[in-house]
Amino acid sequence: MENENRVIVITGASGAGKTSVARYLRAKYSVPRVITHTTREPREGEIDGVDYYFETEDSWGKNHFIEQVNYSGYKYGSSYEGLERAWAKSKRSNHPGVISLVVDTIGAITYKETLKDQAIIWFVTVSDVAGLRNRLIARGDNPKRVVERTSSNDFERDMHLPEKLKNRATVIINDNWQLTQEGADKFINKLFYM
Ligand SMILES: Nc1ncnc2c1ncn2[C@@H]1O[C@H](COP(=O)(O)OP(=O)(O)OP(=O)(O)O)[C@@H](O)[C@H]1O
Ligand SMILES: Nc1nc2c(ncn2[C@@H]2O[C@H](COP(=O)(O)O)[C@@H](O)[C@H]2O)c(=O)[nH]1
Repeated sequence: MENENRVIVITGASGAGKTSVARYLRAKYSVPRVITHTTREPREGEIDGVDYYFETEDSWGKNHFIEQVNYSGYKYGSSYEGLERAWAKSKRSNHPGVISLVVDTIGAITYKETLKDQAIIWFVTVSDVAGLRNRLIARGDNPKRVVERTSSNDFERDMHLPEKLKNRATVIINDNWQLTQEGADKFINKLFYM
């Protein structure tokens, strides 16, 4: 990876709005997102190769992972292949050299430690967990699974900015989508134009 390249690592709890922020960056600033891999089943409307690379236990090992975690009983990981594809898209965009990646906080710490200053960390959170649960149910997630997931240790861990990311992460409190977009605009403008 060339030194001027940057990865915006968007992290936080499930349902906090990480993917929404990544989609916003792609739509408004043509920042491509790294597609990561998982062994979980696709949710309704999710497409292989767009939302995730959906893997089986057998196909999982064919990828070359930079990092991988177990989350809520499934494997998730970001691969060198996925990053290369995002870099290739980035080269054709208005702002070459900037890509985004959505991971849990364990993945974000790995990126911080591996890529050093090339990793720009955005921690997305909300003030109200009940509201977050409602968002997940409105997204179409199974209500029983939403309760299980938002009661899990993984979720509880990702609701708080980890010690290792303090002084390094930009915190986005995604209670209001309009304000979140304005915050993202501010950080992106700093990155692109200053
Ligand atoms: N500020 C907001 N106000 C209302 N709804 C929101 C807001 N931000 C995101 N949402 C909605 O909340 C749901 C969860 O958001 P999103 O999928 O971006 O979260 P996530 O952190 O990527 O979750 P996961 O890690 O589980 O994939 C989506 O349906 C999204 O449209
Ligand atoms: N460390 C990594 N975490 C990842 C990766 N891809 C996704 N995720 C995170 O997993 C949870 C659950 O995602 P969901 O889509 O099933 O709700 C969430 O926090 C994702 O950000 C990855 O490659 N590495």
